[in-house]
Amino acid sequence: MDEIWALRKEIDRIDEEILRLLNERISIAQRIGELKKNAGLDIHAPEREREVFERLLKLNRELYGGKFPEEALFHVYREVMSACLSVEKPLRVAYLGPKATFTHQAALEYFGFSVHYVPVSTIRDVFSEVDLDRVDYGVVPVENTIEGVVNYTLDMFLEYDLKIVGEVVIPIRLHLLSNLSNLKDVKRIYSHRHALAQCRTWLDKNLPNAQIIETESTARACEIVLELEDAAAIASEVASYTYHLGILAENIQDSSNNFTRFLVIGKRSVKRTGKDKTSLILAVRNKPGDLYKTLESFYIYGVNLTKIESRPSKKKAWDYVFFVDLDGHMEDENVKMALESLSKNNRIIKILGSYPKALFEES
Ligand SMILES: O=C(O)C(=O)C[C@]1(C(=O)O)C=C[C@@H](O)C=C1
Repeated sequence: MDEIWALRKEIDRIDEEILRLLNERISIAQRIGELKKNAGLDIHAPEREREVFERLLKLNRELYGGKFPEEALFHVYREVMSACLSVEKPLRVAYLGPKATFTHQAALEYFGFSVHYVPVSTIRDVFSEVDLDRVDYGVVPVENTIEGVVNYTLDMFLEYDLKIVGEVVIPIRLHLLSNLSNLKDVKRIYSHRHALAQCRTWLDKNLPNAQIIETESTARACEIVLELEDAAAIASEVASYTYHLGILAENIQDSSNNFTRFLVIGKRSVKRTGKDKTSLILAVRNKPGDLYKTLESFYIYGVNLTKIESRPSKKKAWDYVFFVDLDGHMEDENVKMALESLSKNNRIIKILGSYPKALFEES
């Protein structure tokens, strides 16, 4: 017992030191904020945040053998930088709501908790909020490893002149949420039909007799469950703390390969980090070999394409445009040359932006 108390004293001493350093850090961030404001620079600096994360994750591995878990270190620093940013400028971020959805989770992963979030009801609303400067950034889903591309998001890039400033990839993990402490007391299960479908195997095996009730969203399922004594909801981890519901069973989804990629949209370009992606929209004429010729520019300059997706141009029937993601930043020499050659041939409709690759890219 004495030893525990002695060790707790040690922890108290360390915490005081961490607290002192956190306060010192936030004061410095405040000074950087003022300098950036005077110079007319963007307050949010995603490329710098990426540098901070990567440096610390590397140091943690090299100096301490990764004793402090990587994901936890990421979250600690996500919140530290989110708080530092909030004293420089309170950010407003719109996302496809309602609250506690996976898009909300992606937004929190990208900006942390010290940001003012605005849940809106459609993907178009996210784009228009950013476009009208009612928020600084927006977060929208763009593709899922099981369901495929979110066409609506791609189409919005044809209508709005906004930039992609970042991406987040998150695993779609579903949990059984309830304030009950025993599985056998769960008589009713509420959730959105997609979430219910994704947990079919687990439900058949573990709760074969429970009544299944569909709701319009996983968030609504949580609200209902809060009022009931024999029910559970299937929803995300963010939903568990948003609605103060306990996690009765973790990771009950059938597939472990379920990831969604989200895009962060804004108005300005992001500086090079060395681990970037660029997205653009290309025009390809409806004649033999045209797609081949377009792609040749990437081949000539050694640019790796990570994705190519066609969508109707909406200008003419059977006329298509291509959404392309590639490895590298617009300022990288090979990307610059490929883009110059495409632009000479009038193939570029829009450059959607260069941005840091997702930090934890799992696909
Ligand atoms: O380096 C900066 O530009 C800062 O404002 C500091 C800081 C940080 O906390 O490290 C905060 C916000 C920015 O998005 C990036 C980094």
